[in-house]
Amino acid sequence: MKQATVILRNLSIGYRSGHDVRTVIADISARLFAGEVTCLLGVNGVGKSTLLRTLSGFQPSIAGSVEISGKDIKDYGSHELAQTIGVVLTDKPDVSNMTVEEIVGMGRSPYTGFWGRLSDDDHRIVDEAMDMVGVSVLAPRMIQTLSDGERQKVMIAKALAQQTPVIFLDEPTAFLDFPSKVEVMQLLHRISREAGKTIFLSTHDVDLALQTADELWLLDRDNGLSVGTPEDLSLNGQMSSFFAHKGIAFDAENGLFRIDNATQRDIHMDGKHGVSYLMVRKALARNGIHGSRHVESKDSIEVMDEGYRYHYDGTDRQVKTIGELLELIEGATPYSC
Ligand SMILES: Nc1ncnc2c1ncn2[C@@H]1O[C@H](COP(=O)(O)OP(=O)(O)OP(=O)(O)O)[C@@H](O)[C@H]1O
Repeated sequence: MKQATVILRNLSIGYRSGHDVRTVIADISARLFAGEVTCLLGVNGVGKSTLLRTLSGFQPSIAGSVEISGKDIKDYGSHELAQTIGVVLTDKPDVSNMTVEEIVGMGRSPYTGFWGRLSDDDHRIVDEAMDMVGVSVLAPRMIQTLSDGERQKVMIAKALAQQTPVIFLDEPTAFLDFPSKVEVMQLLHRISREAGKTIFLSTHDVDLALQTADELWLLDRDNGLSVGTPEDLSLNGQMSSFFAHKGIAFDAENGLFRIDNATQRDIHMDGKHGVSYLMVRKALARNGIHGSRHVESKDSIEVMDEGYRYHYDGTDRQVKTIGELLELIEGATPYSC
């Protein structure tokens, strides 16, 4: 049975300035679960950071309630909240001249006394956190000398050292190269499973979220919040309508997005089924051509065991690569169908 650790009830979030209230998102209800990674998706400015800040207790809600580990967030003292929620922000930490080990050690501050002196136990927890994230070798380095990816991992280690049941992260994969994005997402997934933590993060890396998240929260100005597994949201069409945008198509079959180039003409294809056939179709689509077994055209492509045959104007030309095939097609005058 899944255990809900964070519960939003009719929550409205936004900003107050004097008597003015600017509601960013109104009346959302949802839950986050222990041992799961939930990804928050939405366009720029929809309110992802505002939601994360509200759930972290950094800013008050406009209406409704947030319950964390069975208690309303308003009833937490700052110390107790720091022992319950770890927050990882994208901004560079405004500290320098501190070593990685010292930064991760700051994660222990909700537990240390006034002087913040770490006990042997605290040091062990810091070492374990660095080890889990794979940054132990960076321990003596100064924080300002790290790359973006290294620093991001260190901030995750700090949140782990904080030993909270809940971790919120605002765009943890921003500014990272693709392998580092994958590494960070896999790391968060592993931590959620191994340590039973509730992990909630905002991201613009949709494909990664689709492949890693246990649940997605799709935040939309018009329709509010939609929640579900990536697969359920794909099947019920919410994913497609959420990302409905000219030039982007959501392929429910493989659960991935593709760029939907408008096609100017058709080419009939036949021959072998399989990866080569699909790759030819993909290359044609990139060039504005719709290739299919189900269309009629005066020129045609046959996918063979080795290579491709292009039939055009009564002649057959055989080539080995898709690049050569595209050159042949480009050299031929396109027929109107
Ligand atoms: N301090 C503030 N006072 C008033 N409005 C704010 C404040 N901070 C943000 N906003 C507004 O609230 C809305 C939501 O902003 P938020 O930063 O939460 O969006 P986001 O989904 O995180 O965007 P992005 O993907 O660009 O990071 C935006 O219209 C923004 O201009």
